Amino acid sequence: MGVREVAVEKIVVLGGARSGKSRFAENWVRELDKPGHVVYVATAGPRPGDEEWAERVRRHQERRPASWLTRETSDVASVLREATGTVIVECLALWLTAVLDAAGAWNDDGGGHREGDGGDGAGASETAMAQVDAAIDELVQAWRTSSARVVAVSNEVGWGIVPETRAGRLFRDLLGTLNQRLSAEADRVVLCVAGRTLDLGPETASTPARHEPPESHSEVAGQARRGVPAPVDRDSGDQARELIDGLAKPVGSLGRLEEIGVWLAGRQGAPAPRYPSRTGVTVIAGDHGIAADASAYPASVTAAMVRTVATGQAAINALASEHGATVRVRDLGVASDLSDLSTSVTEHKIRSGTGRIDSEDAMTSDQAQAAIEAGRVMMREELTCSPPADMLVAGDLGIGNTTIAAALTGAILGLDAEKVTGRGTGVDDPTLWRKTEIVAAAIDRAHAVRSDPAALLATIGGPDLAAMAGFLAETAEQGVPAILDGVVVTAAALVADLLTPGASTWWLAGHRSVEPAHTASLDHLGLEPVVELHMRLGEGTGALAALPIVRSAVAVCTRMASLADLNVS
Ligand SMILES: O=C(O)c1ccc[n+]([C@@H]2O[C@H](COP(=O)([O-])O)[C@@H](O)[C@H]2O)c1
Ligand SMILES: Cc1cc2nc[nH]c2cc1C
Repeated sequence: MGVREVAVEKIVVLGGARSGKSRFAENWVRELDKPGHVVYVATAGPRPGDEEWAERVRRHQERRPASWLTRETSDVASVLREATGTVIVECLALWLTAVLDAAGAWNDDGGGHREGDGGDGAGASETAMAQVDAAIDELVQAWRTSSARVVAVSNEVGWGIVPETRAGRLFRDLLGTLNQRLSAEADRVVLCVAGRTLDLGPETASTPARHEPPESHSEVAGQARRGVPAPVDRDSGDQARELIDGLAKPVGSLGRLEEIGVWLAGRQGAPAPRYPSRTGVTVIAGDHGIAADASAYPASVTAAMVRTVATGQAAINALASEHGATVRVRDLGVASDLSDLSTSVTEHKIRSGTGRIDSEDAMTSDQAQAAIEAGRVMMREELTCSPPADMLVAGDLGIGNTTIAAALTGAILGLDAEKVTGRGTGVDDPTLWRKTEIVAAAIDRAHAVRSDPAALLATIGGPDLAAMAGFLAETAEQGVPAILDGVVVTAAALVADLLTPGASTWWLAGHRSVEPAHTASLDHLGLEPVVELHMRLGEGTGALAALPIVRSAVAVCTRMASLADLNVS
């Protein structure tokens, strides 16, 4: 990166108190060629009765152009998701303070402690810290996916002696980590000292991992993290936005179709989106040890449905033939012998079924690694066959797999079993209660490995989920857009985003399944589903249900007259 050849979209401005960081950020926006609509987000909020503070805020306001809109809010993530012009966030230290306040996470007598910070008491409550972690993740996600140009101002507070209080140490560590996470995905990072600025230059090999985990997770988290998503061509997205704004319609009137067009053009690296020439669906199948206790259907359906997909008679085949997609089915862990089918179905098989995730590991860690790698290989095969796929879909098939998806989602997002467990194929109440208990036990078993993708998959996943995660991580690393399906594939996407932090920028959420874990994971990834059809089938069907909408986005971007053609002013 370094000195920019491409437009700077995300900039982090760091500095101590009175270092000149706010002035630098504001001047930088003033000097932009096309700033668009500028929103200034004041994260501090009012302080009733504090005259000195009010005076300071007044001075800052006077400095800013009257056309800038000021929003006093700590919900920065929502602003970033909604904004399209330029946003200044002032500042992250005050934002973090508000988040810790709201969660009640300071807890200085015995609180605010995380493993590794040298504290000597019990931590702030797990729930409070989970709330803080979730708010930070949400902000980082919104930063990553925002289509606005964003300048984030933050304090560099890590240079003094170790703070005396636990609350001080907690704040220093959280802010330092947040600054790193945003900087890892920024186009430019500058440091302000005494009114001077220092460009911190490109990320280097010795720079910490892009998405450095919280310290308490770092021991396990490093092992399987390795990928970096391919860079998205932001210039193409900008050009597509300009093109769409100039079409014969009021600006913005095609709503989500416009956003999808911009998204696709950015991923295709072209000034206008083009129709996918082939959408390749890979349906990944496996059986699960808990199936008999947690599904409305017998495990034997998995193998029967693999055969149905292989002979082109499943729902996914119907949708694929309607919308010009191709379908392959792969057995990663079906508990039946399918070797009479084409070798391409079974060539990546890792094992037959899994252990019961409520009481034993689903598989070994070697098997988890092998399955992740198999998913990567299967994705690359979609690129080397003829014609190569330029849009990808992973589908799932496996009785019991919504229990696995719920457990993975709960473990990764820190949610209770009740919040993530749904009825899957349509279980009755007693089965739902039993299923919820299984998910709760699995989440507990996975607690220590929740940030380590391969260990997590070995503990409470399965070879099919692991292959889906590898497949999706590889789409981002190869720079090929993908459409996500329902709750199972999106749980695998959460794992893929751990394998390849930032991968979700390559994915479009096809639909919203009725399963509660699906909404939780989509929110976490910052993805808004294209359609909501109350579907809950899997196989990739929800992704293909969105394909005609994606094609509609391309159609309007490429077939319409422009406003200029109308000769109206
Ligand atoms: O994708 C979804 O959101 C989805 C929701 C509910 C069920 N499914 C499919 O149904 C099967 C799993 O359901 P269950 O009740 O056996 O866990 C599996 O084959 C999935 O593909 C899929
Ligand atoms: C019949 C059937 C088909 C499926 N396809 C995906 N999951 C499924 C579950 C069942 C039960």
